[in-house]
Amino acid sequence: MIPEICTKTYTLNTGAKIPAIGLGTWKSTDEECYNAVKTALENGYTHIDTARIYGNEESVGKAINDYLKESGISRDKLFITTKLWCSECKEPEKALRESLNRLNLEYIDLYLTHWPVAIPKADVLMPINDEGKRLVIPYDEWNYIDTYKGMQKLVELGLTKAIGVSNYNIPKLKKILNDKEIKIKPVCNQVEMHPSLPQIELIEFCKENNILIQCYSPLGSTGAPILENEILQNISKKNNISPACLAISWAVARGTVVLPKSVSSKRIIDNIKIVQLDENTVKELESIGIENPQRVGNPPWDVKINLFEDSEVY
Ligand SMILES: NC(=O)C1=CN([C@@H]2O[C@H](COP(=O)(O)OP(=O)(O)OC[C@H]3O[C@@H](n4cnc5c(N)ncnc54)[C@H](OP(=O)(O)O)[C@@H]3O)[C@@H](O)[C@H]2O)C=CC1
Ligand SMILES: O=C1Nc2ccccc2C1=O
Repeated sequence: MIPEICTKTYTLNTGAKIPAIGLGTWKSTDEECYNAVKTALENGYTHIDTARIYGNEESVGKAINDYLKESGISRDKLFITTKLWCSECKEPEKALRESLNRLNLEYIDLYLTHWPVAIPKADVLMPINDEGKRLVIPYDEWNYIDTYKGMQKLVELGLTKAIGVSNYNIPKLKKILNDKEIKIKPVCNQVEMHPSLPQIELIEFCKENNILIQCYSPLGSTGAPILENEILQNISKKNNISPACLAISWAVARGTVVLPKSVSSKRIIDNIKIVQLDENTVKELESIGIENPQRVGNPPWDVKINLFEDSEVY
């Protein structure tokens, strides 16, 4: 199989198009991030994923603006996402205006609420108490539903084209979808997803409700541990493609957006090239996580992302 540059897009429930592959930017230094975003845009990517908490919005924005200037391409050809951090949950407009300032952009295409967790505002983004425990705002005082409600006006203000959620399970999505005060449905749910965490029920639920899934940590996050999996390695050898190409192609074959992160030019260029997988291969890779689901992300709170329950404890 010969991998080719992926030009696939999906249509969001707003009618806007989103490219199937986006560059992830978590855990890259300013310089790495600038070079990664610039390389990506020069090599076929039109979709970049960042977040307030990554601390790199300025370098992401500089790379985007330099690229737009040098290429003559117009802003509307790119799809840019950033995320509302949990300690800014009560003032999303201020938070987004600050993100736009750092990005040096007039609008973004997608603003996500990063985690279904509310954190008190403090001089740091992740405040802890004297015993070292992360602080959260009690559920009854403020929760993810209040946060999402507040984000709706950002679309009306033209600061973002769309809003969505991240790290939501089915019960949390149901609460958002059933709330009478919520008029703007999330366009997507960005969650950890890879062959070791295929999240089949969540995919089904989101499909039924026209919410697009975006896969984060598609290679298993730092060090790409998913690529060591024996089944994945065997299938990639059989098809003469790299394990990373297989994992990324798998995500696209399942109808999800995928956000591989890399700061290596060669990998960035490789990661946007995919192959078409048949249904059997998709299922064979799903079997890895059906038998032994593994969550690789290590959030500083207990996220029951794939359980059929809502909970005041995250
Ligand atoms: N909404 C949320 O809560 C979250 C969102 N995200 C988003 O998703 C993105 C991707 O997830 P992330 O956790 O960063 O991890 P990924 O699964 O994308 O893996 C990144 C790791 O894989 C390596 N890698 C990249 N390409 C290849 C390749 N072709 N072959 C071998 N190794 C490779 C990278 O190294 P190198 O850079 O050296 O190439 C890095 O160590 C994030 O960057 C972020 O944008 C991530 C986590 C949570
Ligand atoms: O984007 C993120 N990557 C993470 C990895 C571990 C814990 C939290 C996060 C993020 O919010």
